[in-house]
Amino acid sequence: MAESEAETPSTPGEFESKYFEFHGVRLPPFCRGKMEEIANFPVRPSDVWIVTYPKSGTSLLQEVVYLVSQGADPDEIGLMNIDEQLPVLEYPQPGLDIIKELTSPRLIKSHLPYRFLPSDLHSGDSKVIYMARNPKDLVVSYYQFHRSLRTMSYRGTFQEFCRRFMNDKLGYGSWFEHVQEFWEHRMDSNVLFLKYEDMHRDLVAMVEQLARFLGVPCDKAQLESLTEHCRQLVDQCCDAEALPVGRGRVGLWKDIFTVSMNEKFDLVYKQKMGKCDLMFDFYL
Ligand SMILES: Nc1ncnc2c1ncn2[C@@H]1O[C@H](COP(=O)(O)O)[C@@H](OP(=O)(O)O)[C@H]1O
Ligand SMILES: CCc1ccc(OS(=O)(=O)O)cc1
Repeated sequence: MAESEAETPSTPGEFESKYFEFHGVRLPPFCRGKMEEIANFPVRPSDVWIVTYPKSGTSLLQEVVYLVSQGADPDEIGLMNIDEQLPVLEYPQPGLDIIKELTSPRLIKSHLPYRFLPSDLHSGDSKVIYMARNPKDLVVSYYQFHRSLRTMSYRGTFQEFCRRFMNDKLGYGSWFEHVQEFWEHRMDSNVLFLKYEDMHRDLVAMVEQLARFLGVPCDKAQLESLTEHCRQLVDQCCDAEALPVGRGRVGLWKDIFTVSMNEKFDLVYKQKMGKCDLMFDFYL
């Protein structure tokens, strides 16, 4: 994670001032001044882009994509810090100039909404894998992230954070718009739309989809072996003995949301997603 500012406790006003608005979308400070360069960023046909709204299981997806595309050993992947291997387009480090020079095939990550991504991606010049996560687990995860982030040192309650989420007032803008915009592009030949919960529900189908999308030939035995390796990656997080509750599991929001918060959330969800046929598993 990019840590470009000094530690400052965040009152609501201070928290607001950390973001800036770009075409009506609230973006983190490290995106400032580079959105035009990002729009013009040269994309290669061999690139694979991983795009998510934050806290959608990006690191896990990276690991799985890395394993499927490179055939790497899951134990090795578990040992290396995959976040250090894959650059994030908009982060200050390593920065656009370095990413431009990376050797092919590049794996690049971004949390930016579809319309702010390099325009070459809109013309189908390279593969884009998007993953969405159910927003109730996501907002809990994003809250915990803000509480632990030195640059944000967020001090508000979960209730207040959840309200910001419902009002589209968090970094990277509206989750509702982010997922719906990608959902509209799910049939584009260069886009694969995945859901986090499917990694837990039907990993073999997801690995098969990924292998096909990435052009990795695999027979039934290879698919089984790949899936087994990917399962190890999924389990590495969710079954970590050191953690009090299984992180990353589907449905953890139920322990955090109050009944009234859940009712309010469902109303907002219906208002903002009502016309969209994208469905999520909120429990498994
Ligand atoms: N193998 C894995 N490695 C890292 N994160 C994983 C993971 N499996 C599940 N996750 C979950 O993915 C979420 C983080 O998403 P991102 O990588 O986009 O920041 C976390 O959710 P929780 O905070 O609900 O536990 C984390 O637990
Ligand atoms: C709060 C702003 C922010 C910063 C960085 C993020 O990315 S990641 O989740 O660490 O990959 C997301 C949000």
